[in-house]
Order: sequence, then C-alpha cells, then structure tokens
Amino acid sequence: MRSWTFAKGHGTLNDFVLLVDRHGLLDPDEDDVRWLCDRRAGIGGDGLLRAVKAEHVPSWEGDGSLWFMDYRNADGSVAEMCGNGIRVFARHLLDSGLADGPEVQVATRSGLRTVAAQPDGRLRVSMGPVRTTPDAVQVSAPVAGERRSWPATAVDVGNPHAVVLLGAPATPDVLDALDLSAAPSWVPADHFPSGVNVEFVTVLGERHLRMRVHERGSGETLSCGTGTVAVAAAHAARVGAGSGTWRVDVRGGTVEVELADGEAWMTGPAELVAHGEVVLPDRRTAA
Ligand SMILES: N[C@@H](CCC[C@H](N)C(=O)O)C(=O)O
Repeated sequence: MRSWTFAKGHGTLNDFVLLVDRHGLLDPDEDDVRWLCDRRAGIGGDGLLRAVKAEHVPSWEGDGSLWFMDYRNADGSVAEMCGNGIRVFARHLLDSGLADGPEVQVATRSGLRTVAAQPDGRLRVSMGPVRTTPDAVQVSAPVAGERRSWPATAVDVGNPHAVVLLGAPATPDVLDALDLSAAPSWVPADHFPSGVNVEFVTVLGERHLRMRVHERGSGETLSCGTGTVAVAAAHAARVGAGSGTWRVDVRGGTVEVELADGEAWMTGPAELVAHGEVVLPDRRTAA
C-alpha cells in the first residue's frame, strides 16, 4: 500500500497537491499524478509539486542541498516552471520548518529561483529572464460560437507562452465570451513543438491588465504565475516600456509583476489549505 503525506494549497486559486519527498523515493508516475490531481477520484489540483532534494535530480548541476521543485501538470506531463506553484512550495517549506526564511532558493527545471517572504504575507519570486517574440504565431479560439484568430506574442519564461493582446475591453467583452474549454490552436503548428500556455489579455489601465489562460497540460485555470509574467512582458514589448510594475488580474485574484533589464519578479499570495495522508491506488501492471 502506498500512503503518502500531502499538503494542498493554491496561489490565486491555481491549486496544487504538494508532496515532500526529501530522498526522492516516491517517484509518482503519470497515472499517479493524474489521480492525485483528479477532483473527483483523488485530491484535486491543477498540478503536482514534489519537493525533493536536488542531489536526487540527475539533471540538476547546481547545489545538491537545495530543494528542487518537480512540477507536473494535471495530465501527468512535466513542466519547467510554475510561478504560482513556487510560492505555494516556498510557503510550505517555510511553514513546516523545512527551509529558513525569509528567502528560500529553489531549484527548478528552468534554473535557480529565489522566493522572498514579504512583510504583508505575500511572496516575491525572481522569475529569471523573459524573452518575447511579437507576432510569432496566429492563435485561434471560439468566441460566442464563432472561431476567431489573433496574432500572438511568443514569450519564454522558462516555460512557453503565447499571449494574445486584445486591447481595451470591448462590449460585449471578448475576454469573457471566449470559450477555453478546449485548447486554442496556433499556426504555424510546429512553432511550439512541446505545446504552449495561451493567455488572452485586456488592458484596463497603463500598467493594469486582465487575463484568462488555457494552460498546457491542465486546461483553463483561474491563474498562471508564469502567464502573468508573460502578459506583462508582451504588453511591455507592445508599448515599448522596458521596465516597471504591472498589476495583472486573473480570475482567481491579482499578482504584481516587475520587469527590469529583461528579467522579471512576481509577487502574490500563497495559501495552504489542507494537510493529510493519501492512499494511492495500486499501480497498474502491463498485461
Ligand atoms: N500554473 C503554472 C504553470 C504550470 C505549467 C504550465 N502548465 C506548463 O505546462 O508550462 C504557473 O503558475 O506558472
């Protein structure tokens, strides 16, 4: 019987199951991840965060004593980075005494990140370099029953994003009318060979944006931290603003994104809502 200790948390309602696996012994496979993230059969979440000491991660070449964030999407696929997840991850390490604050260094598949606890309870994350390519693809999705398409900016935040800047809110609002129950498509189709997270954005003020997101591997979620950085960077590129602070509203709340010299920082909340013990179904064996 596999009985694992877990925590459950969210950042602006992007929610995660969290496993602490110091010695790298748990090894959840794709079926395990899908089951843990299943909102009916399992615990439920947009993704899984596994905290493992970096010395047990063969691809990590840095300090092995750091905690490594092994992120998986709800469909079991692996992703390089998760901006909301890393705040929840750091909150758990700090609250449970597994790391000393107020700053925690976290190893990720897209490199080293620093998460700093703020006096107001939020967490500020160094999100690393951000690269934008305006008009890299054409994205399409249904709006009120009709398929529409828009040029999108490709943004690399360690993981891939395609950002559609819709402009000022229209009446009726396209952002609200978008159907994101299925993944938007894009051309050229080979532009994102490993898939992409797609954000749609309206501009509410000079540096105030509202977005919805369809996440690779999870579907529409109520927030995406790397996505908020991607939309701020795409908007900055569009208006020719190299640096500054953007407020980004998502369906699950608000985060703040700072951009300077091609790098980004993101500040937002992280809540832990449950701790428990989960008994996993037996692994299926090949016939
Ligand atoms: N929700 C995350 C991003 C998770 C990974 C993403 N779905 C991908 O496959 O790249 C965030 O808060 O950044």
